[in-house]
Amino acid sequence: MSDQPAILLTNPIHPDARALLSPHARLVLAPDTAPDTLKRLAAQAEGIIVRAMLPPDIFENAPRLRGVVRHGVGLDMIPVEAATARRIPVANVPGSNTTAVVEYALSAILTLRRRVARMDDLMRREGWAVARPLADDTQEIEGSTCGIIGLGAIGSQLARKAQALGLRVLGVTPHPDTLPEGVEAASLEDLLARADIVVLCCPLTEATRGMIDARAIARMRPGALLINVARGPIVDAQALGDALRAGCLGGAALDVHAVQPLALDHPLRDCPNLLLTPHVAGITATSMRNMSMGAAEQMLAILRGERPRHLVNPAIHG
Ligand SMILES: NC(=O)C1=CN([C@@H]2O[C@H](COP(=O)(O)OP(=O)(O)OC[C@H]3O[C@@H](n4cnc5c(N)ncnc54)[C@H](O)[C@@H]3O)[C@@H](O)[C@H]2O)C=CC1
Ligand SMILES: O=C(O)C(=O)COP(=O)(O)O
Repeated sequence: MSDQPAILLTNPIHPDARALLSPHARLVLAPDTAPDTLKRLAAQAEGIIVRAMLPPDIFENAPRLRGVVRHGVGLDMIPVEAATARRIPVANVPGSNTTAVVEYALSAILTLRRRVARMDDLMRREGWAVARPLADDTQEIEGSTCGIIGLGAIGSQLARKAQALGLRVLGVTPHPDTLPEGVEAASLEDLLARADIVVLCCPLTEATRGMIDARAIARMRPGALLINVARGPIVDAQALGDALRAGCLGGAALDVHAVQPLALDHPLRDCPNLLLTPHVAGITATSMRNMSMGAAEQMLAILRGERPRHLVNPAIHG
């Protein structure tokens, strides 16, 4: 075994970031992301680059750990308070995948509104004449109202691009004093009742867990779309499935799921008007490199004993 510090990668990272880290560290790719596997490997690691849910007690037996870096943005995958209590620095890479997520959200909205996926499927299975009439009652997005919940990096870029496409934008935010230009502040109830398209762009917190439950879905306009690019547990997936099957909503796109990977026999798999993707809204060739390089650079700073650029728990220095 080499003297180099071991960096645990919960999942693969971009080859350029591997090349940046390799002269300074031994990279250990987890064979799977089961809690016991991650805990066993964390016991030897000096750093962890995180792309999977870390178990809440992972730091209890991680005596060599000098820092944890999120590959991307969402910190719900790291027990940050437990890290802070042990003075372990935690960093993330804000902005690294913003454009990727925004473009995914726009593509999901357009795909659902124009029924592209449904027509593609029908045209292959049943042919031209069966698929073509579906277009007759599809809707353009220009002139519709888009409700965005969470106006951080993703939500505010989406607001700007949605406005450029002719959408009116409502926003739910804890900071109504710093709304992006042209966005009208709304309460959650008001937004759900007025938006034709609802997009979730907020983090998973105790306040947002279960926020889009059966009651919230019932408030949405008939035919409205729900796009979840945030985190699975924000939406009650069963209530959403029921609303789609009953034809109350026009459609939904779920990139993120309460339990990942989504089980092969999950009832949502045969739900109508639903786009399902495997947590990839934030991944493109460009953003993948951004996330990996941003994580690798900060991990190197930690190994050098420096403060990482995007430290999220500055209390460790207090
Ligand atoms: N599907 C995917 O691949 C990806 C998903 N995400 C998710 O999207 C989330 C947002 O990402 P960014 O915009 O980059 O983060 P950000 O930190 O820039 O923005 C989050 C915004 O949500 C707001 N917020 C917090 N609690 C809220 C609440 N209860 N109601 C409304 N707004 C609230 C915050 O004030 C902040 O402005 C991440 O936390 C992550 O969970 C992020 C990147 C990729
Ligand atoms: O940035 C985030 O929060 C994401 O969900 C995307 O990051 P990942 O692909 O999980 O490394």
